[in-house]
Amino acid sequence: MHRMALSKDYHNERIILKSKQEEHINPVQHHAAIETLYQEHAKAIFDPQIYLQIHINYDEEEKLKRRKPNIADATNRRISTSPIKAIRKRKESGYSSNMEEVPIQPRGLFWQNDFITHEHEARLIQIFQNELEWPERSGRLSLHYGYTFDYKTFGVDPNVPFKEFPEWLVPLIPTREGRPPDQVCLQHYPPGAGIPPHVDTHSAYDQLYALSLGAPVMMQFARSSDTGPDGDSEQKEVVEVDLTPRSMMQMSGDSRLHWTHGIKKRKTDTLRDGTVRRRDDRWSITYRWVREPAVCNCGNTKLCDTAQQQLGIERELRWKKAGEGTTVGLLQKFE
Ligand SMILES: O=C(O)CCC(=O)C(=O)O
Ligand SMILES: [Fe+2]
Repeated sequence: MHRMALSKDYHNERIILKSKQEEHINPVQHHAAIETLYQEHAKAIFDPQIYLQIHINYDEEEKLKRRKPNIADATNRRISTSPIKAIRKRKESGYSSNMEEVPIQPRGLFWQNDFITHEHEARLIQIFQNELEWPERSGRLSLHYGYTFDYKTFGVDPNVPFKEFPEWLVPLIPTREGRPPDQVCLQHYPPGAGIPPHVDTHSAYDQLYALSLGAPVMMQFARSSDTGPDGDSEQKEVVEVDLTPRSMMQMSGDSRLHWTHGIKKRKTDTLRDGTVRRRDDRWSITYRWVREPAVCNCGNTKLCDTAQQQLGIERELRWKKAGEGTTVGLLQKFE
């Protein structure tokens, strides 16, 4: 299905991957194929320089081909332009990626304080408040960028073109994954709004990042375990994480797969030292990378849709299509 060729650029000591995309091919599969080939041969998937080289070449080759717009063009835009632009834009802004694992349960939470400056945050909030069109309703509000998810196939909807990331978003894209996210969601939480405890559906998404802006808020991570002698009494472990403004959080490993996360609907949060903090307007940007193939191997029959499917367990998936309701993409809720 793919015609790909590898050549070595001895001058730059880089491996260059050339790839041609056939029409009517799933963009994510195509991207995954490039990734696999690249991993096999270059073994440095997270080196942004090498990644850049590959995609610059890929881009140039694509430019030579003039085709009528189709899904492949949307894909090329996402594969070629965005990672280069995102890395360059972040570097130009004087930012770097410096995520460190937080030494708490749940494991797998990575964190960077001051992902952007106060001034940058203030400019973004201006844009959010004055230049964007938000849905008219109360509670948490969401705006979506990137691919649209097809809830029937649990994959990228090939009929909806990629919604370009706006200029203000580009320097805010995490560059650690070596490729841009497939889906980005900007959410506004007015004081009192929250998001129910959930896991972002395992089979649909892989990595997950969230940038917090505006007022801080407490997020609850929760895990329940069967601990009784007959495995029937359930114990719940809850860990509160303070989502401070300008911090970037990555949920990977246990925090992504084996704990739910949510934000309570309330007007105040009580801090560990007993201080009662009033809620105020908060915005978050959630970044999601599609999992390919759409199968998760974590085996958690309580939280994982793949594990449940394999067991023949029917779980109610309470989601709504992006923009239609108050949920934010494909989530599995637990209350
Ligand atoms: O608002 C946040 O920080 C996280 C939101 C969230 O959990 C999600 O979008 O799935
Ligand atoms: Fe989530």
